Amino acid sequence: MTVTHPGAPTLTAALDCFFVRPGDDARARTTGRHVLGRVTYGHGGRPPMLHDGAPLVRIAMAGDASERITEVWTSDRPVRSGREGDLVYAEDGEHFFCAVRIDERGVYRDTVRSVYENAFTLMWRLGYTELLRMWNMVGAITEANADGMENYRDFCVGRAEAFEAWSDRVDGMPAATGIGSLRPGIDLYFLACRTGRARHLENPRQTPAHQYPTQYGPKSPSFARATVMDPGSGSRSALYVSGTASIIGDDTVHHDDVERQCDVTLANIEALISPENLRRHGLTGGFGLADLDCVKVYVRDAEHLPAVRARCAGAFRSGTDLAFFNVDVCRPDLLVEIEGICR
Ligand SMILES: C=C(O[C@@H]1C=C(C(=O)O)C=C[C@H]1O)C(=O)O
Repeated sequence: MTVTHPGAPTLTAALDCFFVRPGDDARARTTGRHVLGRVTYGHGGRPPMLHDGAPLVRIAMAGDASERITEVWTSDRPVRSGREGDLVYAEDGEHFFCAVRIDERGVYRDTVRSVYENAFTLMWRLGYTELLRMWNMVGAITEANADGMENYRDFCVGRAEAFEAWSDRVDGMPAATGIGSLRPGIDLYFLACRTGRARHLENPRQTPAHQYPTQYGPKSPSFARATVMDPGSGSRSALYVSGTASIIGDDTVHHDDVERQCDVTLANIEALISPENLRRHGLTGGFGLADLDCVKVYVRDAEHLPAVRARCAGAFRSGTDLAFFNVDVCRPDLLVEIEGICR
């Protein structure tokens, strides 16, 4: 199904995303298209760089070679890429891709705030005023920083301060992922677009993350449950589903039961992308789990991977791009988290 925004401007550039595994031939997916960014979820993390005219992000997320994927973002428009300080970016006139790495440090807050603000400054200057989707991979995510605060909470403080400082310019928090990685430091990348194209959605089953009570940290996480992008005429719309876990209201449910956590997570996603929820946000159309693609599944304990794989095999369309990673989730009691794109 499609999603329409009343009054959205007519635009034509179309973003695509797909996964490439070692040995895959991706030429058919890139023929006639332009690469906006590549993100390798592999062994070694490295700072982002420009490679073949597009940003290349390498994040340590895969324990063994079989798990390695490269997420490729392409556009049907020519892409211009560049570097500004630590930021590596690309733009196609309608979409903006940007990546940066923060090296390991005792306390992240101030650096996260300034890196986010630098990124907002660049995207704003280039005319991309609306955030679409953000990914934050945080090493040692549930471990303590030099002040004894959990790294994730420390990260959330800096990010929230940046969003607060930019609240008059950056219109709303987008869909996001905040997940563990296998290397200390924080890798982040995000997509933004021109004004009037993004709509951020909440989930009726979950408290908006930016309204979580302070028991989860001094500053609540700055993200929406999903973002819908209107593609303009002639293309399909895309709905970006944030990293979603077994949280009802603001409580983690089914501690120590990965299968039930998986079921709650899938039910949360189903409710989020349903026609009822889109209608609640003034949008038409809607999706089901079978429409989900570019699915990433994060599993805290390796021993749970077979059960989670089995649950996902039953839930998603066969042929869906689907990848599993054995990494920590942002709360120690969360065993699994799932994200994806509906289109
Ligand atoms: C799982 C949750 O949050 C996670 C953390 C996020 C972040 O901080 O950006 C975004 C989505 C999830 O990856 C949740 O709070 O429901």
